[in-house]
Amino acid sequence: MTGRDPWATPRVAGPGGRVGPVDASLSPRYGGAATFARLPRLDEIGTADVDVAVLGAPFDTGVSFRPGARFGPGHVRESSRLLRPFNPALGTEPFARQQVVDAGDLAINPFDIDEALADVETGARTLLERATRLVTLGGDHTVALPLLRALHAVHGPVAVLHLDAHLDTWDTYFGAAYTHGTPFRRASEEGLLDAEACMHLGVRGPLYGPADLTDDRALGFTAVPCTELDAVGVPGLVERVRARVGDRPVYVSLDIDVLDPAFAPGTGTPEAGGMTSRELLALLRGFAGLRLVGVDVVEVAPAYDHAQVTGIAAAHAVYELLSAMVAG
Ligand SMILES: N=C(N)NCCCC(=O)O
Ligand SMILES: [Zn+2]
Ligand SMILES: [Zn+2]
Repeated sequence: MTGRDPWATPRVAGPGGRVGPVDASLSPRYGGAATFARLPRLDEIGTADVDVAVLGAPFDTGVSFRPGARFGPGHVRESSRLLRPFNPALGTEPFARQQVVDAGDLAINPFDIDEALADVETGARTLLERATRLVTLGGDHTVALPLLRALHAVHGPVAVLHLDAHLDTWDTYFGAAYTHGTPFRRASEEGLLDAEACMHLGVRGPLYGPADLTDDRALGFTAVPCTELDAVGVPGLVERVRARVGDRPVYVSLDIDVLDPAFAPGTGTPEAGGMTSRELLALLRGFAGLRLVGVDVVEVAPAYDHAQVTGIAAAHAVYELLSAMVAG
């Protein structure tokens, strides 16, 4: 007998009593319920301070094409099992330098979008009473609006770094104002955004007409389309981002379809000619040192994924953003 307790799930301890992920050298990473990166649930850390809460927003009733993003949060958690404590690319330990927990999933009304928006905003507001920052796993991009509403109550207008193949500043679909194609127009109309500092990164593909671009600029966004990525390069893109947002509070809204369909097939509105996952992760590392007040990673639709390709890309994007919050 080894004397080892096979039911034990010891965790990697962090400084100051921080509770880290389950220790994969003692409890195989493919076992046990999947919280994000096998981090502790909120109810496992007592009254300790929470620097970052990861939460799921399972909702896809706002989509205009393929559904399925309601299964995104669970898929990204399952795809995060291989994440390890030390990030060599940024020289930091994202789970030791800050207390990160998995707060579980919001119960969002799938049948009534107005109620769904209220569910997400209420859930985010109450969680912000406990956690300094939220990292939200979507769900479709509709959820970005209530998350920005909740954040506005704490930080005022924020600079949005919107990584997406799509502008998502359209007005209505079939007369509906709240969809996954309209969150940032609504947010701009509601005064939630810093109109001098918002950016789209990675936009591409066919539009409904040239007015889409002129309307977008009028809402306070500048855009770096994917067609400029090779010329500008990731370092150049990081420079433009840092120059635009400065030391403002920054919200990162990452639609996984900013990646090329080769790197993120598991999504609802894929567009050819996107970023590689290597480019995306390098870009996110470039956000180290920015005043990141919140993040979402949305539009992961596992039904169209294979071998967790999209889930792994999303999990690593969250990992790099968590690392950027404490790097340097
Ligand atoms: N995937 C997001 N967030 N938006 C897609 C909008 C697609 C369209 O208007 O055709
Ligand atoms: Zn998109
Ligand atoms: Zn989007």
